[in-house]
Amino acid sequence: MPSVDVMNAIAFNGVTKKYGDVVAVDGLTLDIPVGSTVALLGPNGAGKSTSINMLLGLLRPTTGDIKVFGNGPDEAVTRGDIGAMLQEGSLIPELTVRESVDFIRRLYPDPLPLDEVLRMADLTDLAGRRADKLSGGQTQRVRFALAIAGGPKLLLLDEPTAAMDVESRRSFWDNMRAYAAQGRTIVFATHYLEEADENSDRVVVIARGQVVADGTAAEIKSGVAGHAVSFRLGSQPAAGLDALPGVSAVEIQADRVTVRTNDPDATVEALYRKTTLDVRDLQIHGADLEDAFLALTKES
Ligand SMILES: Nc1ncnc2c1ncn2[C@@H]1O[C@H](COP(=O)(O)OP(=O)(O)OP(=O)(O)O)[C@@H](O)[C@H]1O
Repeated sequence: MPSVDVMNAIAFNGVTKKYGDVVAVDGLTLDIPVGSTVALLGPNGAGKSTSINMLLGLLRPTTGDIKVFGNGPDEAVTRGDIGAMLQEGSLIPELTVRESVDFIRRLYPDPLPLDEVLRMADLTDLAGRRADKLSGGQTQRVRFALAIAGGPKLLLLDEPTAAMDVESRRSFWDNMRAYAAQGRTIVFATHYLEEADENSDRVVVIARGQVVADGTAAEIKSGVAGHAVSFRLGSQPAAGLDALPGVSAVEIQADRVTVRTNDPDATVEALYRKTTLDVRDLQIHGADLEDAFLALTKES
């Protein structure tokens, strides 16, 4: 009889990873069913890369246990079950795109056809180009091609769009979704709330090595009460806004100030009555994913 883990592509069971005194991952328990696309969303240092590196067997948990399709990470890698696009990783400069992709796909037991990999990564027209003649965005496409070349059942992507412009990002996510559509499991780490919202069916928010929220983007948004009050102040200093009633955070972008508040009526009243600021173009918004993210990952 198969164990319960076989139903899951990934099972973290009480996983902790320490680097000396630093607790990078802190008692993580998380199941990811086969066929889902999951975003690991978290601020810098949350433990996303450490978790991905443990899934690949590159790092061992200090305590706890990880299963990938019911096996340990090393075995899953040996079986060709996992493909990965990590934050770092350079290409062999002398090889063409086609040679690089073909080299990697031959390491897997059941790879995708070479031309299909090139097509799925938008590389057909660049197949003959040497790796050292590629732009940053093109290099990222090759790295994606290398990750899918073996046709892995699980694809791990660690901030895959970090070096891409808007257009490249869009086509990258289209390609990722096409790959996922064939029943594969995708886990990607990102800081970008929009990417998590648009490209996953589940968002796991990680902060300080722990899961602080887990659900669809809509569920996470609805779980956070809160509003944003934004306005323009021109050249007036924004000091003291964090002392207004209800305010949890103050952000300033160009001349627009946004205060996060759980009591927008009290905040706005105090803004007009208790300060001498000349406030222009005031707007009040409901909580969005960014508000939820900030509320959930705030240092306590
Ligand atoms: N090799 C290491 N030695 C010591 N501390 C480390 C090491 N790698 C990571 N850390 C620490 O572990 C914590 C988690 O880091 P990790 O890279 O997993 O986070 P992350 O969520 O991927 O962050 P980012 O979004 O910045 O990539 C951080 O405090 C980091 O400084």
